Amino acid sequence: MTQPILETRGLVAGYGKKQAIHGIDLSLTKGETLLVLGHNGAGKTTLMRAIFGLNAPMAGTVHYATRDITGRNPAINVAEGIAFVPQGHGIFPSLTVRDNLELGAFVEPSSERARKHLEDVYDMFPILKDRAGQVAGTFSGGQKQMLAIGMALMHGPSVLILDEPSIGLAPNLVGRVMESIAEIKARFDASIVIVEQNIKYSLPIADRVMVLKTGGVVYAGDPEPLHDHAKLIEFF
Ligand SMILES: Nc1ncnc2c1ncn2[C@@H]1O[C@H](COP(=O)(O)OP(=O)(O)OP(=O)(O)O)[C@@H](O)[C@H]1O
Repeated sequence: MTQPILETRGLVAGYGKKQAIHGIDLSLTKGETLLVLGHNGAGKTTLMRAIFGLNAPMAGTVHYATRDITGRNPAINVAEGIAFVPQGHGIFPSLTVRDNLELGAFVEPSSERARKHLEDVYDMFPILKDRAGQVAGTFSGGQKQMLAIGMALMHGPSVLILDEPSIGLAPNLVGRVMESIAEIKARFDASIVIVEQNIKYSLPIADRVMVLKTGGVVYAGDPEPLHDHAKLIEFF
């Protein structure tokens, strides 16, 4: 079996003494898009934050490739190829689009690597190139989401974690953002974890799905069974 690029075993995390996730096993294979579904409060964000090192796990482990990265500083995770796009973008609204993207690179923006990634991001989201000098705070919700994803790609991540990229977007933009995510795998050779509540738009781009309910896993497997409405109701 292929070694997972990202794996959690028995991961427990929460706030104060309260557990929000109760021993989660997650596995992401290289080149895969894993969709994490669940209602508000199911523990999706807590799981992603615990993987990325923003919430210290109470128990369990996180492995990236073969290395134990449990509770590791997020800055080191970014430097070593894990990118996290939080809910609500995390962009710098008073800076221009180009400045935001260059900050995402974490390295000298004029380096060859950063320039190559900038070109790739511009190819994928031409609007960011067209509006490179515009202040990011003036962007629409969909454009801000594209910029946030673009920033995360500037470091050439191996694993990209996206927390509810469709939140607050008009349906036509949700489709566009999902198409972009599907394209990232091919262009950037990244493995992707996407947290979503928008099942209709996210299911088609998923290779595998995990459904969380009150901090535990109620389904892990192929997306196909979830196209059945009755199955979905069972899990939600
Ligand atoms: N900062 C916090 N302090 C205390 N409890 C929190 C905090 N953030 C989340 N929780 C609680 O932890 C549980 C899991 O929340 P979490 O945000 O991980 O769920 P979620 O599935 O990501 O929901 P959403 O889709 O609304 O983001 C919930 O009971 C929530 O109330």
